[in-house]
Amino acid sequence: MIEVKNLVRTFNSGDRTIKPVNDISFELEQGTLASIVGKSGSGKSTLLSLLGALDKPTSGDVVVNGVSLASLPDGKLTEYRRRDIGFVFQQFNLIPNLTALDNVMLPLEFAGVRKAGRVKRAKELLEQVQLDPDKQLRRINRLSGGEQQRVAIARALANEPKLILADEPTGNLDEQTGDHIIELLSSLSRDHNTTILVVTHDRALANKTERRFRLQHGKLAEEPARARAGTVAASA
Ligand SMILES: Nc1ncnc2c1ncn2[C@@H]1O[C@H](COP(=O)(O)OP(=O)(O)OP(=O)(O)O)[C@@H](O)[C@H]1O
Repeated sequence: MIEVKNLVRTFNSGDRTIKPVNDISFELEQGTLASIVGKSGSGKSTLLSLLGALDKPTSGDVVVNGVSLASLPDGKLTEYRRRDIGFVFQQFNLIPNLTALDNVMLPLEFAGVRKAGRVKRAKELLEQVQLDPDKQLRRINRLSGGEQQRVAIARALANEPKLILADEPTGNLDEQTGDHIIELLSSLSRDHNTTILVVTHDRALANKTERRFRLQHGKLAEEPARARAGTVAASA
C-alpha cells in the first residue's frame, strides 16, 4: 500500500516560486491500477519522481508498505528504487549500445540472479511484451521507439517490483501494441498484485484503470471509478 501525505514540491523560477505539487494526499491499495491525467506542465512527472524517490519533496511524505521515504537515508532510497520500483520513464533511458536482452538482464544482475536465470527470465519478459525474438539481440539504438518502449516495460518488470511507475507507457506505440500493453499492465495488477500508476494522455488507457486522477493547479482530484480492463463496466 502506498500513502501519499501532504506532499509539496516547489521550484524557484527566477523570482517566482511554482508549486506543481501542492499538498497532495491519497492512498493506493496494493494491486491497484491507477492513472493520472493532466495538461502538459501540470506536474505529473514531478509527482511520479517523488513517488519513485528520484526527487525529494519540499514537505510531506510518501509511505510505502509502512516505510516512510522521508526517514530513509540515501543508500536505502537507492535500494528502494532498485528493488521495489519498476520505472517506465522516457528519460530513464535504456542503455543504447547494449542489446534489448542485456538491458532487461541488468536489473537482475544487480539483484544477484545467476546468468542462466537472467537470460531465461529476460527472454520470457521480452516475449510478454511481444518483442520479435530476432530483435532481442539487437542494440537498443537499432530498435524503433515503440520497440524501445516495450523493452523499457520488460526491464521495469524484471525484478517483480511491488510498484510500477510509468510515464506515458503507450506514448510511442501503435493502437494494437498500445492495447496489448494496457492488457499487460492490467493483468499484472490483477494477477501479480502489482500497484501500477501511469501518467498518460491516452484516454483508452486512462479509461481502463480502476482509479483515475486529474492533476490541476498542483492538486489531485479523483474521477469516478471504472471497472477493470477486460471486465464489463457496471452501469451506474
Ligand atoms: N527541476 C525543475 N526546476 C524548475 N522547474 C521545474 C523543474 N522540474 C519541473 N519544473 C516545472 O514544474 C512544472 C511541472 O513540470 P512536470 O514536468 O512535472 O509537468 P508534466 O505534467 O509532467 O508535463 P508534461 O506532460 O509536459 O511532461 C512545470 O512548470 C515545469 O517547468
